[in-house]
Amino acid sequence: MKARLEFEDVNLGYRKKCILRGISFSIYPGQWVSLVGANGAGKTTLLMAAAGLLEPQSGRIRLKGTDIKNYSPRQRARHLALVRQALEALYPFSCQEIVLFGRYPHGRSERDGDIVRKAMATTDVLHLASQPITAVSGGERQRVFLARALAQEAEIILLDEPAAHLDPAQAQGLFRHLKRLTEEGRSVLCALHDLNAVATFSSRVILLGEGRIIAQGPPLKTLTPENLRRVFGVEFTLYPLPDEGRALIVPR
Ligand SMILES: Nc1ncnc2c1ncn2[C@@H]1O[C@H](COP(=O)(O)OP(=O)(O)OP(=O)(O)O)[C@@H](O)[C@H]1O
Repeated sequence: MKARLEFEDVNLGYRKKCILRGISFSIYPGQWVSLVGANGAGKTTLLMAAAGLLEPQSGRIRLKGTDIKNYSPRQRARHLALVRQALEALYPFSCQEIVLFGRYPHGRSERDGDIVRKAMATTDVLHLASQPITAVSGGERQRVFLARALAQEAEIILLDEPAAHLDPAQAQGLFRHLKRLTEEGRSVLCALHDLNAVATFSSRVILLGEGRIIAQGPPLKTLTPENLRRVFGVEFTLYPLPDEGRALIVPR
């Protein structure tokens, strides 16, 4: 199977400052890859590079086998959808208009109305359709931007702390939906602080620390107490949940 997104020995940073060194990993169809690391570890920086919005200082990033810098923004947006962390809403577009913007990379189509409604139903914001985005709660706004990413129908969905403003039920609903999308063949790259969600939903985990990838692999092999201590500087206890094939991860 061919990788959808590949980082090959990539250095990332801002001006001359290097934030992440020697980053190499691949994402395949159907995979959910979680980015885990302390505040400031470089998760957002890596996501911005994966979205083609931050050029690497060195190394190569390939989207479906082609260097990502060879794609126009519109071409990129047909393959990649990005849900950013700080979702300021400056202009009072209606929530439905915001979601419709997700269709822009594809040009206009008769299917747009249906796709937008389905995406809004999925993230439970249909009732906000005509509400200005500037007049909804933080969690509702996050769900509108998630619906926009779903309406984009990209094969790769990049998310930066997508559940940060969501209540536990909404967060669980979102994770389950993303998991279903990966089961249908899409790929997810997601920065996530909720280690239990990481252990439950990811196929692979990339642990960032000390300006590089400290470990990567299946969740339970990667989220070890030793690795977590190295990344976060505190002790963690893992309580195995054998029936569910995962563990409860609790900082001491
Ligand atoms: N535009 C920028 N210019 C210069 N430095 C930046 C810029 N954006 C981020 N940084 C720096 O890069 C480092 C990594 O930031 P980044 O936002 O990628 O971390 P993060 O892992 O996403 O953190 P968090 O968990 O807090 O969201 C930080 O030290 C930050 O100060």
